[in-house]
Amino acid sequence: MDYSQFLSVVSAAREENLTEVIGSLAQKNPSVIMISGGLPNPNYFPFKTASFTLEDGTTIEIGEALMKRALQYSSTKGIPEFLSWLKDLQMSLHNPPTAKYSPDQGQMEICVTTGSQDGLSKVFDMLVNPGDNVLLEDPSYSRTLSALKPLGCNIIKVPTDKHGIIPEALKEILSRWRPEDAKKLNNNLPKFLYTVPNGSNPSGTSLTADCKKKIYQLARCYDFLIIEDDPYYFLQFEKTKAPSFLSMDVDGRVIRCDTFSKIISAGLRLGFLTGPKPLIDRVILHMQSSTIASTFTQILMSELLHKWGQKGFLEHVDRIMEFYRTQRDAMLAAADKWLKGLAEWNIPTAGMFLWIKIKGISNAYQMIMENALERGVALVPGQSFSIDSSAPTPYVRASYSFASPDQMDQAFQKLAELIKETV
Ligand SMILES: Cc1ncc(COP(=O)(O)O)c(CNc2cc3ccccc3n(O)c2=O)c1O
Repeated sequence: MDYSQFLSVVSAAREENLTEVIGSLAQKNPSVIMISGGLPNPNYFPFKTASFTLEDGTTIEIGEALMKRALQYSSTKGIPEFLSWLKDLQMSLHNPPTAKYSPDQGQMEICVTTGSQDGLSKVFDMLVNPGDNVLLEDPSYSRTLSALKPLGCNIIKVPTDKHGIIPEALKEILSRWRPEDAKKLNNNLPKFLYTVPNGSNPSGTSLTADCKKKIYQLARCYDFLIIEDDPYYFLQFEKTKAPSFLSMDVDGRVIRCDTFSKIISAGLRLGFLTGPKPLIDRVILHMQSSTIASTFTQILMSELLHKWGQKGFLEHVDRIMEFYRTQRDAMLAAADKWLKGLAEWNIPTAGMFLWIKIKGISNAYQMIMENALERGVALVPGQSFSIDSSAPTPYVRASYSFASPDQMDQAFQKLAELIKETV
């Protein structure tokens, strides 16, 4: 693939930072005398050791030598032991065809990000010029909309149903262009499709394998990238997981965003991008002059993951998934008890969210932003997830990740009272 056609003007202008080049060369030969980088002297770090107690009572120890590494600058793409663990995980879970490719063919590359939000914003910065056409599932994750809208691109809404993006609707949208246009320079074909394939935020939908295959074929035909933002991959409640776009990426056109926020910690701010090396390398260039993931949190996470091994990690995420399944079922029970006849919803098969359509009203904004909050219930109005945030919508997003079953029951009882008063 010709990746240069996808780069924004800003990304194409980015250059390798020399101190980074020298640092990585020196890392390969520890006997090198370092008088190049402005590294703080580790003998004067005030933190000497740390011990972390895990849920099973065992501990993770960070001794003096490891602490000196943890508090120091490190390679922008990520610390080596963490990257190799992540690569093994991606190979086991997705077995990307690109793992066997050469770098310029789109070889699978990984970089660590400060949460997947950081990764997403850098991917958008890498790809978007003002006026570019981009395809977004509708409704879409609110913070992606917040990141994309200021970049001045033309966001094209892709309709969804209870399974997510409707491939036939996407095909209809793309019929405005001819596939052969993709070969022309400066064509205005859409640059990418952004989707949350599992437990989508806000709608809770999950794409079937068949839909993903149809979407991927359309991406091949019209030559656009796929940004697979998948924070709820491990929160799929069905036993058989749908194959990821990364797993079917024979062209090297998928950029996958993973995060530890929903399965280990949101506060550690750790995610990672997996994608074609020519594109991931552009994100790394951006990171060299902006946010580099914390060495300390990478070391802490890497120590945990190496202690668990892949088997222990997957056992952990399965426990988390089972917890959110029971949370989902508690919220569905509360909805059945209080909202029947007043609202409509689909049963999420993954993730943390219930997407509720309130019946009898065209706009739920004031009900949610004023009346519900006054009664002590916090939900998110559907406008937050609309590409056109001024358009009225009867939808609201509820999250079952945090409240107890009893609190969910109370919340929906209050919401039911409010709907009856309003409608
Ligand atoms: C689809 C999709 N992609 C990326 C991310 C970002 O994950 P991270 O940067 O790796 O932590 C998310 C996190 N979603 C949310 C975050 C959040 C943070 C504070 C307050 C509220 C929040 N609500 O409501 C959210 O949905 C997500 O749902």
